[in-house]
Amino acid sequence: MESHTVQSEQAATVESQNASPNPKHAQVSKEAAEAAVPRDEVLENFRRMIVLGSPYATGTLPLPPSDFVLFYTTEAGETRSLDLAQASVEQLEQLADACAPATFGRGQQDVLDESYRRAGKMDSSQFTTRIVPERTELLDVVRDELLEGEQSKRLIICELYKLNIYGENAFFKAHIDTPRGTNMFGSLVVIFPTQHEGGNLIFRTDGQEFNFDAAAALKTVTEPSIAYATFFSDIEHEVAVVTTGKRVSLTFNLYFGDIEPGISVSPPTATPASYDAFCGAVEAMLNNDDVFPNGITLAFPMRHVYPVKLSDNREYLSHVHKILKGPDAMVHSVFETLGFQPRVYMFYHMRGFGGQVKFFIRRPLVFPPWASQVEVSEELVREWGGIVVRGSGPDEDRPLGWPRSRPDEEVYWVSPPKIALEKQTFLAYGNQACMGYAYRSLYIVVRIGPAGKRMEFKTWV
Ligand SMILES: O=C(O)CCC(=O)C(=O)O
Ligand SMILES: [Fe+2]
Repeated sequence: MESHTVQSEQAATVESQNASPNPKHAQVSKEAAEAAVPRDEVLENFRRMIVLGSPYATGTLPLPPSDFVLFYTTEAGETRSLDLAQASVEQLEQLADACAPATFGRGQQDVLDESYRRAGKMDSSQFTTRIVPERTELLDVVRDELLEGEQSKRLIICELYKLNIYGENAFFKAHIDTPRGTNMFGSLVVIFPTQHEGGNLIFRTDGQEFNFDAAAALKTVTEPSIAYATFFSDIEHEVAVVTTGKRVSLTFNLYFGDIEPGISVSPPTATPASYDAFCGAVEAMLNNDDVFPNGITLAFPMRHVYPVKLSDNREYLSHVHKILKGPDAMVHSVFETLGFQPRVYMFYHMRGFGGQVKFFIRRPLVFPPWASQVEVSEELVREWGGIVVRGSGPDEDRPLGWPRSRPDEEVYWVSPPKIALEKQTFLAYGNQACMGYAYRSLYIVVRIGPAGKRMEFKTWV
């Protein structure tokens, strides 16, 4: 078998595919040309409907006085306590002294780099708090404001992770939270009302920024309260510089508790409004014989990234449909409800040995440690249930070992494929290295049959 260089799941060049500039595709594009106007309209319509709901929720919440009491042990084995609703400067100094400098994950390694993260941290084994999100309204916030539709009724496991303390000039630059399991979907941060200024939590999605000034929010409340932020862990966030005082926070990891094999989960659905609109648009497309008269394979780049276990395993992506978030859940759910077979795939664009090939598969290509190349063939891709995508290159522009055994499939990107996660440098930074799990950019692919026989094509064969 020939080996080739794989350009990972990158896809920037794939955009040109829809334009089909190659004259060899002329005969293929004849019907495409006929249906060109409605097709573009349909895809544009879909694009407009697949919007990111708010991937974070923030606010303040009053809690009983005892919930502000923190017990912790020092390195010398001494046990101390303080009331974080009225902590003195000295008490906060002592707490900071009992913390270790916070490291963070760069790739699969934990590093200390104070130009990226300057804060103190304490592991959950070293302190106790009475705050149990399941016993407060915090979990309702996660359910009602972060999750949508059916998802909000699912079993959620909330795991206390760390205590962080930020003194003057401390911060944590832009990062995403490292997945600690294939079922982890979110993070919850609780900020105590200790005297401090700055340390805003800043979220960025889709080029938009949201700035949560927890310190200011806490000053507006009369009862002892905490500030909170809950968000999908793959959303970029940072803690801005603390200008005065000490900011103390707790972090929790949020998992779906029901994705283990054997537990049946109703597929996630989205908010009725966006769901109904998108469902209506898909139905209109199916009922219009002039749109995609010969059927179509649609690829939806997902708006979120998802945790996978780093192994070459046939079950590699089988959990993902159970942890889809927001708009991704909506796309999957609408097609599934209508009787189609949406499937989650990875996408590869491989170049090398005289050509290039693009394909979807449901398991990762594993690079042998001794080479930057990987062995894969068309046969293997098909055996794994993959889809070889019609490329932008001519027929001859095909890598060795990739004879065309059957026609490649024309795939339409509903929106441009995402730039590979691995290429976005800030995303290489997690809040702590975690061996074995990583986020991946993934795609929902669905095959739609020709007019009159829309349900005929199965995505998974
Ligand atoms: O302390 C905070 O507000 C959040 C810190 C954070 O983002 C993290 O620990 O991953
Ligand atoms: Fe974080």
